[in-house]
Amino acid sequence: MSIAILGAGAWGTAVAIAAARHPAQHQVTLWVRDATQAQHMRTHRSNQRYLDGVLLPQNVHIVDGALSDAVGNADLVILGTPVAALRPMLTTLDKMGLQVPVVWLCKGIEPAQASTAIGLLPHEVQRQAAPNIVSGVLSGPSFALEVAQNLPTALVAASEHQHVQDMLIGAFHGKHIRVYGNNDMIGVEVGGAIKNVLAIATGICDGLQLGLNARAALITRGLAEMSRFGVALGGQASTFMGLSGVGDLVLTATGGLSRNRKVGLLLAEGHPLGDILAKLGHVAEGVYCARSVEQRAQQIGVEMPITSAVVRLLEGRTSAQELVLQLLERDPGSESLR
Ligand SMILES: NC(=O)c1ccc[n+]([C@@H]2O[C@H](COP(=O)([O-])OP(=O)(O)OC[C@H]3O[C@@H](n4cnc5c(N)ncnc54)[C@H](O)[C@@H]3O)[C@@H](O)[C@H]2O)c1
Ligand SMILES: O=P(O)(O)OC[C@H](O)CO
Repeated sequence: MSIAILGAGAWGTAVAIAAARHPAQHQVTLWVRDATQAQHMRTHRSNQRYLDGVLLPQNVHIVDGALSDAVGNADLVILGTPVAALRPMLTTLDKMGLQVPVVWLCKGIEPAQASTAIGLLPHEVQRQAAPNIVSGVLSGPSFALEVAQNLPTALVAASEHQHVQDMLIGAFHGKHIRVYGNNDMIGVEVGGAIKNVLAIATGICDGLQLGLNARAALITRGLAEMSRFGVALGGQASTFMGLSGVGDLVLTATGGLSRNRKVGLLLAEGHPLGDILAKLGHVAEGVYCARSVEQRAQQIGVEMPITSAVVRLLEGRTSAQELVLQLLERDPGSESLR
């Protein structure tokens, strides 16, 4: 298979490495936005900026410049950029009349645009911006560094089209990576977005040293919150019990490699959000989608107390300590998901 991956951040690069190492020896083109970074990657066969020390296989072809040069011969196009770049990338690909499937890796919700008024899930952005494109999403618990290091990982390939699921399985399923198919794009995308917000919350909880009981409670109630929201949007309840739901939530909320968790830990230490983001060096999608999630939840009448608390903290309307009190002082309620 010939696979074009557009965007060479940590995850786009790791996914390119995984595709290139696959026994089927796919031809992989990795599009790098920055020409200087692209030149460095060609010369040193490594992405010093994001995955320093991991070598790029020889069958990863690095390109910069026009997107059309990268996708020209591809059987499958994978978007490795953050949510913020999804709409412009899809619009460009649609205008090119692209005939092959496009799959995204981003986990978040697009902030409300002038034209939408409400934050959209990635597949909703695609329907608006690139209605002719056949699409899918690759998600699940997966730190880029571990995938690049060939450590065992399980992913979810979600699409309404069986042949897109099959292409993703053919591209990545192998000795190191298991890929499970799923037709619930809503559920998979909701899980990927909400777990980032919940990982910020868990980072705050751990940063304040509230203990393991509190962390378990937060993750469990966060999962209930994710499920309520996702089911109300049309996702399947079972998806939230799977890899892109509870799986990715547990990884991101507890794993030391998570950028979203790190944001929460540093907020708990009292660092200003601007300083944290300036030093992070990577995107932490939970910071950018928390408000959109809250707005959308309010619109559909779903209560999301943990998300709302994170939004108040990110917007400087509460402190980490007050946030904990606000959550603990809520009225008692039933444990059922609804
Ligand atoms: N890093 C991980 O372990 C991981 C794993 C799974 C999913 N994801 C998701 O993948 C997405 C990308 O994450 P990442 O870790 O690679 O981020 P990153 O911060 O490491 O890199 C982001 C890359 O996107 C590029 N970019 C930003 N805006 C762009 C634009 N408008 N056009 C083209 N390129 C643009 C940046 O130059 C950078 O190379 C996020 O949505 C993230 O949640 C990340
Ligand atoms: O580092 P994070 O918090 O963006 O999480 C990375 C991946 O999404 C984990 O699956």
